[in-house]
Amino acid sequence: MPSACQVLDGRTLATQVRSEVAARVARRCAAGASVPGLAVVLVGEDPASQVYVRHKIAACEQVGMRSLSHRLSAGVSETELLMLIEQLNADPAVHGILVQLPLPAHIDVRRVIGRIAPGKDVDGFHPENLGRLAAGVPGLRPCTPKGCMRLLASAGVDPCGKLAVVVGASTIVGRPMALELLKAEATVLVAHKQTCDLPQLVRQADILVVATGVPGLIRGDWIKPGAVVLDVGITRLADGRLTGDVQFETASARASWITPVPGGVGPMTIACLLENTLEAAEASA
Ligand SMILES: NC(=O)C1=CN([C@@H]2O[C@H](COP(=O)(O)OP(=O)(O)OC[C@H]3O[C@@H](n4cnc5c(N)ncnc54)[C@H](OP(=O)(O)O)[C@@H]3O)[C@@H](O)[C@H]2O)C=CC1
Ligand SMILES: Nc1nc(=O)c2c([nH]1)NC[C@@H]1CN(c3ccc(C(=O)N[C@@H](CCC(=O)O)C(=O)O)cc3)C=[N+]21
Ligand SMILES: [Mg+2]
Repeated sequence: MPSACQVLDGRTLATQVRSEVAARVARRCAAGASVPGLAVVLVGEDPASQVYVRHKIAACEQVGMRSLSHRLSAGVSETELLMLIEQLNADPAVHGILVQLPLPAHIDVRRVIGRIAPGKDVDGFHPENLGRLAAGVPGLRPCTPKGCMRLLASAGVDPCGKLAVVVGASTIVGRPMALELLKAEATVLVAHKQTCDLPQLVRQADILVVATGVPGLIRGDWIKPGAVVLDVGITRLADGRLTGDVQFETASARASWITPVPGGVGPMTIACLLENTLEAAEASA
């Protein structure tokens, strides 16, 4: 890797964000306010989801917040899940609600997300919060795009006037990422499976964000020299290692900044979840 390319270290930045959150939580509690509480709902036994949920719970405890985990069997009915959401909506000790995705196929994800009180939707997936982001007004923001914007700021990269390409258009990452970049006055292109000539699009990007779940999709020789590359994708290989959507070695020969996998965007997602939970608590009382 030439000295021109710098690794954007998500672990270090996430540690900073978490210590800021911990200090704010301590101040809030010392002033007599309630301990911020995050309810994490996990349906089924998916091992990867179980690992993520454990990470989130540990992260909460580390910053002095309370976490309540609700584990439901894979066969739980949608009605039962909606009843749990209503119960958490009504619980004043719960400031944030996170329903781990994906959900089993018999459950309508949009109905479940739509039932979460928007003020407790710390994932920022509720249509009201996505609408606020689209309108550029304050609200709870999806954690991964928020973490990506923090990573850009930490590298001193201002998206204003730059050409940003977002590869992937999911409701949880790609779309809200495009909206964040648009709010920051980038010119934004969004690619997905039907996009013709992905390499040609990627070659123009000053800022490239990739969230497809296709390991190694983006070749290093597609990267514009000096581009800033954020790799959201995480795939576990057969040997247990994690890998991103960007071919890191060759991409880092051309990029000015690049996030590694692991240790890039992922830790920032969790840090922003904690920050959103604190913001939800502060807004509630
Ligand atoms: N680091 C983190 O904190 C997080 C990481 N992730 C990871 O990010 C990745 C994406 O997650 P998520 O957004 O939920 O995934 P989804 O499967 O919901 O969305 C993937 C998106 O990528 C597009 N896509 C898939 N294949 C291609 C291709 N060959 N060319 C162009 N576009 C393509 C899809 O297009 P179409 O719309 O046409 O189907 C879709 O828009 C996964 O690896 C996931 O594990 C996710 C969340 C947080
Ligand atoms: N309602 C909901 N909200 C989510 O935010 C959500 C979700 N469902 N479902 C799954 C995806 C995925 N996701 C990750 C978060 C952190 C890391 C993370 O911390 N990754 C570490 C590595 C972790 C490891 O070693 O396994 C890293 O990249 O360095 C990864 C992935 C959140 N998601
Ligand atoms: Mg999809």
